[in-house]
Amino acid sequence: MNIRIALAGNPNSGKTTLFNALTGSNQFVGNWPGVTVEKKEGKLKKHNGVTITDLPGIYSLSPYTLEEVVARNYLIGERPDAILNIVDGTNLERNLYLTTQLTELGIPVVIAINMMDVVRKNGDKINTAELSRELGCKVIEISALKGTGVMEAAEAAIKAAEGTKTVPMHTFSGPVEHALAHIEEVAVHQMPEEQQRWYAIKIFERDEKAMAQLKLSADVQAHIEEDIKAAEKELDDDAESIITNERYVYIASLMKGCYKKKNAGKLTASDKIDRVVTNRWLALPIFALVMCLVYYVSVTTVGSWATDWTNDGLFGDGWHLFGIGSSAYDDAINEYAEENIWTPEVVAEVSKAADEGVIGAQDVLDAINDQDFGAFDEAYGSYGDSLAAAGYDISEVYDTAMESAPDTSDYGVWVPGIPVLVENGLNAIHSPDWLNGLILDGIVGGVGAVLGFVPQMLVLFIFLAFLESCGYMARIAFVMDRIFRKFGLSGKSFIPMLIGTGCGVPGIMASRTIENDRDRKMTVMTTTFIPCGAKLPIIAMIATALFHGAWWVAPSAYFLGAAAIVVSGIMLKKTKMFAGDPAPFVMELPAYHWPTVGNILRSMWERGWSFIKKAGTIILLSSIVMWLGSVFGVVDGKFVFDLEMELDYSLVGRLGNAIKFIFAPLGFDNARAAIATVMGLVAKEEVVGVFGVLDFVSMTKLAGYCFLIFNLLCAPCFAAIGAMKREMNNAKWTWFAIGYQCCFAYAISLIVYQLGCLFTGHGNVLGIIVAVLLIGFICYMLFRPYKEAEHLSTKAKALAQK
Ligand SMILES: Nc1nc2c(ncn2[C@@H]2O[C@H](COP(=O)(O)OP(=O)(O)OP(=O)(O)O)[C@@H](O)[C@H]2O)c(=O)[nH]1
Ligand SMILES: [Mg+2]
Repeated sequence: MNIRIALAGNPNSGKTTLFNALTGSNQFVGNWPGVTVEKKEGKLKKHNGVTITDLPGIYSLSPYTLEEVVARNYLIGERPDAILNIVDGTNLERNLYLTTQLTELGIPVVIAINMMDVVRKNGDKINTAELSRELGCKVIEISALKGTGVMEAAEAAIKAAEGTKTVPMHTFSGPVEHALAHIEEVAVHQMPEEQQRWYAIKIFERDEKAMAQLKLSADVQAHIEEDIKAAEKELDDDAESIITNERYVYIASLMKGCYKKKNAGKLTASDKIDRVVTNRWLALPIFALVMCLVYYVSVTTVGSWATDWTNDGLFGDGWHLFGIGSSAYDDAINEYAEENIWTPEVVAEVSKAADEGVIGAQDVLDAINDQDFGAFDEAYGSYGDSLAAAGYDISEVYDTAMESAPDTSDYGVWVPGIPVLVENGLNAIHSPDWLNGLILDGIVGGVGAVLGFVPQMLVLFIFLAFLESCGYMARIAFVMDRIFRKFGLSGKSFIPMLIGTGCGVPGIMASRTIENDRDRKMTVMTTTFIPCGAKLPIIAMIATALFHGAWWVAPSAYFLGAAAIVVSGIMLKKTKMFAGDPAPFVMELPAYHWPTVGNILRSMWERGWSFIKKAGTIILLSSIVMWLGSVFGVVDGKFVFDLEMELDYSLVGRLGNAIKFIFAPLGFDNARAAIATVMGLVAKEEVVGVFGVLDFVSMTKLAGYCFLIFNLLCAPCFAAIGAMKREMNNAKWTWFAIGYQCCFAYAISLIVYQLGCLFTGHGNVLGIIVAVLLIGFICYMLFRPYKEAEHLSTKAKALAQK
């Protein structure tokens, strides 16, 4: 037995939620139309040989966009054994439009009325028995989210698949039926009987795809055209509208008999919330506030506590079990440092270095002034070398003092971190030095640096899952559409960007819902400007290492990405390649839903897990390559292996030094940053992985921020580039997109760095000239008129005058 059941229904009716419930999968669910853009297959739980297919949502069987074509082609081309039609019970009337079409396909149909939990809560009543009788197929009430009735629905579909085909109960008006009968006879009588009616209706509507598929002879076509014309004349409308209207009239009559609304005409809670969050003036500030909060919490507060623990504890020296003893130890070590490390001489040295502007000296001094040994130790770790190089070497005092410093294990149960455990293990088996280096510095260092940021990502993903599934993100697309439209852009371009906040690959794929080819290409090109989950570690690293975890760094990265999309959109739209009216954007606002905790956690885990998997594969591999590159090198013309290799001699360092000139105008002309940027193409997390392996580098705040800007905006990782290539389906366009992204990133970083230098008094004349020229060029691109749009509006005027 092998039964194929397809889930078909309007966008956002809950197909994927049901699919996940039935198959135990973890497909992405979001509260806006157009989440699923590909068909997905799964096996029905507890049943052998039953395959369930989740399809993109469709409003009708006349598709406009790519993902709708996927659904139609599956239903018509592959003819599943049964269709489980998911109908949104809170939106019955519109959803039934598709139902009337599905029942005509000659495939067994079972209707699952979803969101019954909401329907019941609203106090509305659906008469399923009557509906079932009228439509000629079984109707079952379910709640995919709560899991009620889902198995019954699947079992009903299985039973229907084994039984007879659904016969459409609806008949069109006399003239249409007359024409249909003729068409069936002359054009489709060779088809299986159950399919004839659907094809006849499609031919009547003059559906090009169906006509092309049937390859009708000119003779037959002329005959059919006569029939259609006769019906059109009699009903005084064009054929397609006749069919549409009659369907709606039929559905209205169905609704009268089957549906009772309790609070007709009253404002629902959703409407009330929307009055505020989509308000003309408040919408954007509210969105900005929400995103600030999301990034602030995930990068700066909760996220950074969790990340500190993973970075310093789990992938660091270790931690006190349950935190017991931590504060006693802190007091003891601070007191000890006060007496033994921060001696008046050391403080004087560091102060002098800080006055002289030695990189990092101020950070070390701040930690001393705060009497915070933890911060001091970290700052010293990062900048000790930079201080020593400038002639302020405090390592002797530090090293001697640390020999008899208080021991963490005296203050509580000390759990050693993974590197410590691994090191002990390696020492116990007397492993050779090179293996120690490979495992500790290469693998644990590189992979650990990336894994350390997973908690932060998880916190971000919880927020995203909530915003997506409650319905707020759909509002943002709606609000953005209002603004974008002024610039000739479509709000639909914004949905991929919202999804891209999790990962760029599904974000790019989400562009399929845009029907206009030019707009779709433009969206594919710009979606990855938004910082994805993998860029979060870069943001967090720069924010903590260079800005003391300032609250604004992370939100600024997000808004920078959003601004890059808007600016690029406007600039590109004014070129010949992308000119033209924006794709229409008609999206009904989905009702707000309280997502279940389980769903949010599942979505968080699904996304988080893919990062952990990446850490175990791509990141692991590239960490090993990076380590090899850093221990092999060329010294005095000879190829050597040395665990203590100086970076400048190593292969990585030499490569970095060879290409760093490219980044000099952006402020980060050092080998590590250059290498990190290149490795970012493999996976964006690798940027922090490289610093994990090669140790953090001293950069000024300005250079660090420009490094961040460049890495956020330049070409995405290979996975996302692959997705771009698939969606563009054209190598030339893909290269153009990559080129554009890199040039744009370069220009923006250069402008910020050069102007930043000007304001801090280190300006360089050539750099400033280039920056000003670039600004001029961007402004010109932004403010020059839309050629095509003007042309169109004159046409519109001419029409109006007529
Ligand atoms: N209250 C309630 N919400 C539901 C139910 N089923 C689904 N939802 C919510 O409805 C929204 C849409 O669910 P999806 O499963 O993504 O819908 P879909 O039909 O796959 O949508 P597309 O892929 O865009 O066509 C999500 O926010 C779900 O949590 C239900 O039975 N009750
Ligand atoms: Mg879906």
